[in-house]
Amino acid sequence: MRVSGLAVDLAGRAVLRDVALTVEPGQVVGLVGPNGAGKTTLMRAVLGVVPRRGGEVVVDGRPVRPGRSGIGHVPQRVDVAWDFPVSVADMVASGLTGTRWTGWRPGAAGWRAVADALERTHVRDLADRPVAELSGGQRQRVLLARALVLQSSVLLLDEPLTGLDVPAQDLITSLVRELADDGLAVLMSTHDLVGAVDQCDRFVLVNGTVRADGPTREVAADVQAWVETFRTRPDSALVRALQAV
Ligand SMILES: Nc1ncnc2c1ncn2[C@@H]1O[C@H](COP(=O)(O)OP(=O)(O)OP(=O)(O)O)[C@@H](O)[C@H]1O
Repeated sequence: MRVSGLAVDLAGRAVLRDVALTVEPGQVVGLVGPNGAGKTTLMRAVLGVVPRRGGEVVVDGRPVRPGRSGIGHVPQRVDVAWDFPVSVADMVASGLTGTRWTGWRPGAAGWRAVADALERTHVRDLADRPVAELSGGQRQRVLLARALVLQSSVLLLDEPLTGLDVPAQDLITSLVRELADDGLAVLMSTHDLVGAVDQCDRFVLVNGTVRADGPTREVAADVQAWVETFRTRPDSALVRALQAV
């Protein structure tokens, strides 16, 4: 996936300007920045669910059409209506249309894609369970399955590790790595910056625009990049923790 010249205004304010980044197949790229930096907005603009003021998104050599991206996307878990009375399989199937609970039922090919996605995320045994009954870690795997049903070559993950305990985080991290090893291009936002040094192949530091982009350890060692992106001091706990990695 290649993003170039991406600009987004929200409520009359420039949130993103001239964003350029590339995620290659097989890579997990960590999208990193402080609260309000524009990470979620960047993903939503790539998907075309917020309007772009300018810029282009190219996947598999073709420009992505706003609103019909076909890109797999895992939203933040808090943004999902978990109390809605649907089964895991139905929630995963809703990824085929990108809309929620319209009553639409997939055909045989659709259900095969659902079964395959449940298998890849190791939640096939949960297929008939109501989503309301799931733990946080199970919910995250179901959202991953939902993102996989479209069989896109790109996966956008918005803070998939937030609020999970360490074993659940490890499970998601290894699943994400498996998916990248299968050839997906993965862009993942995270606030666990030290953990992300090992979880990701590259970091893209964002705050309104891209402030740094490179292999995780190279970027982790770039004190100036963290100071500028997080508007923090060179001796802050964040910068010291990254230097110690
Ligand atoms: N619907 C909206 N209308 C107006 N401004 C918005 C809207 N959504 C987000 N913003 C603003 O856009 C900026 C970027 O927000 P965004 O949620 O993309 O940041 P983020 O990097 O994902 O933050 P966090 O790490 O807290 O999730 C913020 O200043 C936010 O207030």
